[in-house]
Amino acid sequence: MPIYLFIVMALSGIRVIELAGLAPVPFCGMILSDFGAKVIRIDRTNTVSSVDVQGRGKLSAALNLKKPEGVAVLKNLCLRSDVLIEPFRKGVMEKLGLGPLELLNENPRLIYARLTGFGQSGSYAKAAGHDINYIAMSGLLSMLGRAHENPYAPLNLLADFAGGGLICTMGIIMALLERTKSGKGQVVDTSMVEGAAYVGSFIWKSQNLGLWNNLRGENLLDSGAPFYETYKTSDGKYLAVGAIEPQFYEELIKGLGLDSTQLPLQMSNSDWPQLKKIFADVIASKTQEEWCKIFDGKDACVTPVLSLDEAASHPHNKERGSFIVDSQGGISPRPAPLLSRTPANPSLNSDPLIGEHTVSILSEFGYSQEDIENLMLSGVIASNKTKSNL
Ligand SMILES: CCCCCCCCCCCC[C@H](C)C(=O)SCCNC(=O)CCNC(=O)[C@H](O)C(C)(C)COP(=O)(O)OP(=O)(O)OC[C@H]1O[C@@H](n2cnc3c(N)ncnc32)[C@H](O)[C@@H]1OP(=O)(O)O
Repeated sequence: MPIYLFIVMALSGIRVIELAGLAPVPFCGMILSDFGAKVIRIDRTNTVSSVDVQGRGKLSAALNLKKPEGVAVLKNLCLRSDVLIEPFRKGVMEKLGLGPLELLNENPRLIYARLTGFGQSGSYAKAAGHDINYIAMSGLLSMLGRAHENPYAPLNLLADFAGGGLICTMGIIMALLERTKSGKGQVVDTSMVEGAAYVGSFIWKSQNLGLWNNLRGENLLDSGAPFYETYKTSDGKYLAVGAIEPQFYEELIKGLGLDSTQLPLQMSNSDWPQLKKIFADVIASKTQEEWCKIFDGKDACVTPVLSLDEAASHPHNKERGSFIVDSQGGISPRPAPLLSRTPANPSLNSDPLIGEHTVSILSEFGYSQEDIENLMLSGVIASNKTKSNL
């Protein structure tokens, strides 16, 4: 007799409807899926391939929301789901008749999560934008960048993912937890401007510590300080140095073969450019590997700057299994954090094709074969079986 293993994860039993969007909402859905939720991504019927590279573990149903029957299908799915995540500009869902008033009225337990750049109110609420605009509006972008250069956006990590996808996930989890007491759902209004700002709370709350008294790029943590910087090694790679505390700084100086009595004081701000030059010249004299041999096992807060491939194969990360390899050979980070009893068990299968599960999902929600065929014929839904036929 076959043995079926059912792995219980933290979010097992939670059903999520994710309306397909760009980067932040897919990340939110992927986290929920990694930790056990059943995530159904609603794709458009007129698109062939998905730009969602974070579709891990999700199912896809292709539904035309411009048709009233499509809206009715979505309402039906939401009736028996726990969470809806929507990525559209303010007002789009209401225009479709799928606003929170309608959906929460029909399913008062629904967590209705909205993830936008500027939030659901305020004069920018309907404005188009991307990560760089949101971090600009959060105040944080003004702090990022090297001295005498323009502000620099650190990829689209801060607003899309930290302040957006992750904060929205946190809101959903909190709402699910609260629902166990009240029995009621609620609306989660995630603004990426606010989410990014919140992630940056330390920056606001450390204003009186003297950490940010200088211009951008001339402070302790913004590439001003020589002991919190990256340096090029002789083989064209880089080292990251983060030796802030005096005891770690002393280890750094020793490892570099320097004598601290011959150097300016660590916290002498005006000497930082000179000290940086000294460190840069010394570090440029050896390869990254040679420096790693010197600093590994020392409390000097020195690490190699690894490429994505190198990160996955670094012994420490390998020991922890920090990266996973999917069935296509793709490498990606293992879901974090690690839960001791019910860890995430991410799918290793390839991401869903658009409409790959339309038929099975509709059947599961009680639609007959005939209903499904009619919806298909009238262009309300679309199905893609390419993968299963391969
Ligand atoms: C050459 C290009 C290649 C592209 C490759 C892509 C590579 C990925 C790159 C990722 C880059 C990520 C960047 C850096 C980011 O920052 S992503 C974050 C973007 N911002 C947000 O997500 C904030 C919230 N969303 C928004 O503000 C807006 O959705 C947006 C991003 C500005 C896009 O605006 P816009 O395209 O006008 O869309 P919206 O106003 O939201 O309206 C969506 C329309 O689509 C419709 N729709 C939706 N689903 C369906 C469906 N299943 N069936 C039929 N229709 C559907 C909606 O009804 C709505 O229609 P309508 O109201 O416009 O008539």
